[in-house]
Amino acid sequence: YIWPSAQLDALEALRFDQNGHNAGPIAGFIQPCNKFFLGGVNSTGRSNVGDWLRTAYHDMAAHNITDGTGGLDASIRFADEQIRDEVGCSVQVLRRYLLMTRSGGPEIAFRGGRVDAAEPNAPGVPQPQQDLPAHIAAFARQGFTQKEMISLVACGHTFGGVQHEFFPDIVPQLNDPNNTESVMHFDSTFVTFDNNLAREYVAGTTKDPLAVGFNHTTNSDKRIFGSDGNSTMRSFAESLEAFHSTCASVLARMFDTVPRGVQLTEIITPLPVKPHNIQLILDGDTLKLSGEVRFWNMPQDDNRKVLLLWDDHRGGTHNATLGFAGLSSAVAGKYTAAWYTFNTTAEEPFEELDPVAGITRMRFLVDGQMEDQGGVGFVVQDGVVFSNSSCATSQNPYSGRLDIAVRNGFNPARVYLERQATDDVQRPIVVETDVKPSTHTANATGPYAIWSIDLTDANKTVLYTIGFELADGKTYSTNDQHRLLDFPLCAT
Ligand code: HEM
Repeated sequence: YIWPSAQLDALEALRFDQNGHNAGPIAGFIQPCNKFFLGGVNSTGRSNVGDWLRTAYHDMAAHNITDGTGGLDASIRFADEQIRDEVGCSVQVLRRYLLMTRSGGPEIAFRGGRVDAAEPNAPGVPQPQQDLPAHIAAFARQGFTQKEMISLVACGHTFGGVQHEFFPDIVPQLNDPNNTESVMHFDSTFVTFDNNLAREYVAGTTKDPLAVGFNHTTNSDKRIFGSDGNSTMRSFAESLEAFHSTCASVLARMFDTVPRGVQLTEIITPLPVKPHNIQLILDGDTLKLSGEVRFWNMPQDDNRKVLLLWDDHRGGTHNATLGFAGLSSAVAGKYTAAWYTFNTTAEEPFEELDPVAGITRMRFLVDGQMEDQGGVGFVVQDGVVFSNSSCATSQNPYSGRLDIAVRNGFNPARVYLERQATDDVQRPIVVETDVKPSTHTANATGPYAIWSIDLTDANKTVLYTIGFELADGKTYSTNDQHRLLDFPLCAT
């Protein structure tokens, strides 16, 4: 995709900015792969990675391919679904995408755009005591063939195992100080995305409690794996590559199984050059530009020269040398990215732009090579920006106004503040509050008019972004987040 896209930029960052500079919040939950944060400090035998994958499957398992209901929609967050043993244990965290590549697995194509359900789905999680025809029917309802069922179960059960606490009829109390959660693992490497489940199953050495458990009724893995004469399991045992590529494909389909009507995004791959956190703020008679740029698959090199070029509304071009800001990595260190900052020194943390000329697009020169998204450039909007004339009218209790600078001639149909919230069924929503042209006309600055909104103490710490709507009805959001508390007392 072409930068900027508010939705895809954010999803791309969540998926690919995993460790190091500007690391996102996800990887920390499942890293190292044996991390388990629901248990106590010394709890062993389980891991978040297994917990999460199983949760994703259970969330999806309600899907009905005929009527289009259910799917990966976070409906598993509702107590109703958890009570029905769709989870088996309490799940405190649900993320709708998983970074299993960290545990040695294949890279799974990632799409965004899932929509949180407003209510629980119909029950749909298969139980180990059900017979083979019931399992085939359940996977068919979810949209998977019998062969895909074998693959999905084998890919899922490469992680984790069965807990004594919830399945005492399958797993005895283990009394093992190295496995305090009493989990009988599906294979000998329960936090690694490998084909040992299949190898041990085919070799006859498996300890999978759903394959060789003493209770035949609950040996669902045995019935499922054997349902094609073991041919799928044999192919997995023979080739780690075949196992990984099959899992990448069926797991991607599992994650992409969504209720009818939900439109997923394109597959999101890392942008080779990606501006990050670009902010513009009007400060008196300068327009301050700050931000960073990430170069994917680029190691550190102290001799590299990175230049920011930007075009203005008058047809002029300007440039500034960027400073190295840090490295990040993703996919268990497979990829490295180098970050450069527009804020070259601590004393001079912004590029200062002439607000009349403004900015239209950026490009980057890396050791003489032009990076401009194939000629399109990196478009920056300076039509609606925060203004540093925002200020507090009182500091105890806090009240004041946020000023927004609207470029003359830009003529937005509507300007509003946006803040994130959740609705009464915990779905993330954006709350909009309209901003009007200011009566503080004294604040109007050169090429910009000031629009304002008064805020009270209760809202002083809320982080706001600006949204605006153009005459054609299209809406846009800015990156910059500001809160009233960040601004000084108003000059009297
Ligand atoms: C007929 C189908 C299936 C049956 C009957 C089944 C049954 C089970 C059972 C009884 C457990 C033990 C849960 C616990 O002790 O908390 C389990 C764990 C697990 N299952 Fe399945 N499963 C099936 C399919 C799948 C699929 C399709 C996936 C994912 C693709 C999956 C992923 C997992 C994972 C990752 C665990 C380990 C959870 C952990 O360690 O926290 N299962 N399964």
